[in-house]
Amino acid sequence: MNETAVKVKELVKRYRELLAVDHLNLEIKQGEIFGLLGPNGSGKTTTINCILSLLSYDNGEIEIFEKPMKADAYDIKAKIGVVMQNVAVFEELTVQENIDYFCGLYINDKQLRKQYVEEAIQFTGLEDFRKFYPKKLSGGLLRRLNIACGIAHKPKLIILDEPTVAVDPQSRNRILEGIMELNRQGATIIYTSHYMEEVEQICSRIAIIDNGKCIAQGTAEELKKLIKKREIITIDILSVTADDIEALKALPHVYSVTFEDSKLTILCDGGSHNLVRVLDYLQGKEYSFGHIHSALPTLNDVFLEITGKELRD
Ligand SMILES: Nc1ncnc2c1ncn2[C@@H]1O[C@H](COP(=O)(O)OP(=O)(O)OP(=O)(O)O)[C@@H](O)[C@H]1O
Repeated sequence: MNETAVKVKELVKRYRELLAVDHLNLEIKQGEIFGLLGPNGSGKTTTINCILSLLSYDNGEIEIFEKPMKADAYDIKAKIGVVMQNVAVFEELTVQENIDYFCGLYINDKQLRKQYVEEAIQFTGLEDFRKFYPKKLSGGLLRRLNIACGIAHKPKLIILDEPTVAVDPQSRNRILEGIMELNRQGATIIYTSHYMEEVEQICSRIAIIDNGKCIAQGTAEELKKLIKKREIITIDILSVTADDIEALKALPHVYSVTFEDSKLTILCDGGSHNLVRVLDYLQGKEYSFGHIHSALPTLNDVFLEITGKELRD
């Protein structure tokens, strides 16, 4: 079993009367890409700030690399790279100087620092922009600079808080691929996002956060097994009768049938060949239909079934 990179036990954080983090427990193993997935305001950034000891908290314990994390635990902090939601770079320094500054907070050796800065520039694809000042960079390039500043000192644990918000698709893909590469090179990653597709694409395990609580934790596959919905069949069809709906509901594994705006939606709780049985029924009735779609549940379905709300805004 891998060593634990981060352990959060019964974390509670209040902002006056607002309970932002509510008895949160997390255990992140070394080598994981761990996703904190939750809607805006669910408590992800607050949790990250508590993990980093940037914020005091009301209850709980936090360990990083199996040692208690405190505000003055500089030996632990040197092993962490942070990429915060808001880009935090110096306007009066160039791309290269910014990366050098942040790397220099941890790496004293001049030669090694030079090498690390160059590697960070190449890793984030900023070679052509090294002499640029931040205000000349596009949003996506600024994000990449923010990441370069956070990772140049080769931390063992990298925490990224919504690094892809408001970036173009090209930069987004580059950022996601970069995160996976950092993980292949040995870093443990904590990644917060409200984009379920991203989290599902890159994370080995995911904690779903809502109202400061962890409502479910596991691999995407494990999370999807927590809910009843296993297959969603949708069929474009002009009309069906109430009897058809009852007959479809009686098919094995079907637990919900709805018809709205010429779309028949059938939810199944497992089994196989559900689509074939549905189509057999409709063909037997000589209905003609258009587009047919069978989909597996998404993390939004998991969120919806557990909380009764949409994860998407
Ligand atoms: N400094 C603060 N003072 C008071 N309330 C705060 C403060 N920071 C955050 N909050 C509140 O705490 C709750 C959790 O916020 P937090 O920023 O941790 O959520 P989040 O999941 O990271 O959301 P987002 O993706 O929007 O950053 C929200 O209700 C937010 O309004």
